[in-house]
Amino acid sequence: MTFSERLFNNIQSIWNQNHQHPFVQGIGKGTLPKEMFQEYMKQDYVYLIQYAKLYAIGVQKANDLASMTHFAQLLHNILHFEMNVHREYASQFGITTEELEQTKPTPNNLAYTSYMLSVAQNGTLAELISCLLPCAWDYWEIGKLLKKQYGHQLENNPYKTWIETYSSDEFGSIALWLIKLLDEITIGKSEDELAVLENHFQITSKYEYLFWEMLMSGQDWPL
Ligand SMILES: Cc1ncc(C[n+]2csc(CCO)c2C)c(N)n1
Repeated sequence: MTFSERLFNNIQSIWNQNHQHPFVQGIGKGTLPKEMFQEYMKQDYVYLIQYAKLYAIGVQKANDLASMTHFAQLLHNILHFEMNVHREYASQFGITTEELEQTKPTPNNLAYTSYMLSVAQNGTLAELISCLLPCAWDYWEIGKLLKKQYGHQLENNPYKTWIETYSSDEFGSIALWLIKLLDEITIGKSEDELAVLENHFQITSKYEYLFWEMLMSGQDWPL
C-alpha cells in the first residue's frame, strides 16, 4: 500500500463529514443563501493568498528542478486562475477586488493558514505537502461528488462554476501530482516519520471541516 492510500483509507470518516456538511450540500443543491456564499468568497480569497505562499515555500524546499518548476506553475495558476473564480463571483455580487483583499480572516481561517505556514516554514517538504494536500484533494472529491449527485440539475444552480471548476480533471491533476510526489519522497521513511505526516494530514482535514462550520455559523471575532 502506498502512503497516500493509507492516508485516504484512514481519512474517510472525516472527509465524509465534510462532504455531508450542510454548506457543501447547499452548494450542490444551489440552495445555499447568496449572503453565505459571498462571505465564503471573501474568507476564501484571503485564505488563498496565504495558501499561495505554501507553493512558494514548495519552490524553495523542492529537491529537484522539475518539482521546483511544478510548484512555480501551481503558484502562478492559483494567483491567476483559481483566485479569478472568486473575483468573478465577487464582481457578480458587487464586491470589488480591493474589498476581497481587505477581508479580515475569522479565527478558524487564521488558525488554519497559520498552522500550514508554520509547518511549511519549520518542517520538511513531506510535511509541507501533507499539510496542503487535503485542501486540493478533498475539494476535488467534493467537486466530483456534487457533480455526481446534482450534475443533472446544474443549469439553474448559481454555484455551477464552482462545481465545474473543482470537479474538473484539470483541477484533479493538482491533487494527483502532489500525491505522486508525496508517495515518492516517503518511500523508506520510518513509521514515526509517517505518523507525523499523517497527523498533519488529519489536522488540516479537520480544519477543512472547521472552515465550513465557521461559514455556516457566521463565526467572527467576539471582540
Ligand atoms: C478552505 C479551502 N480549502 C480548500 C480549497 C481548495 N483549494 C484552494 S487552493 C487549491 C489548490 C490549488 O492549486 C485548492 C484545491 C479552498 N479554495 N478553500
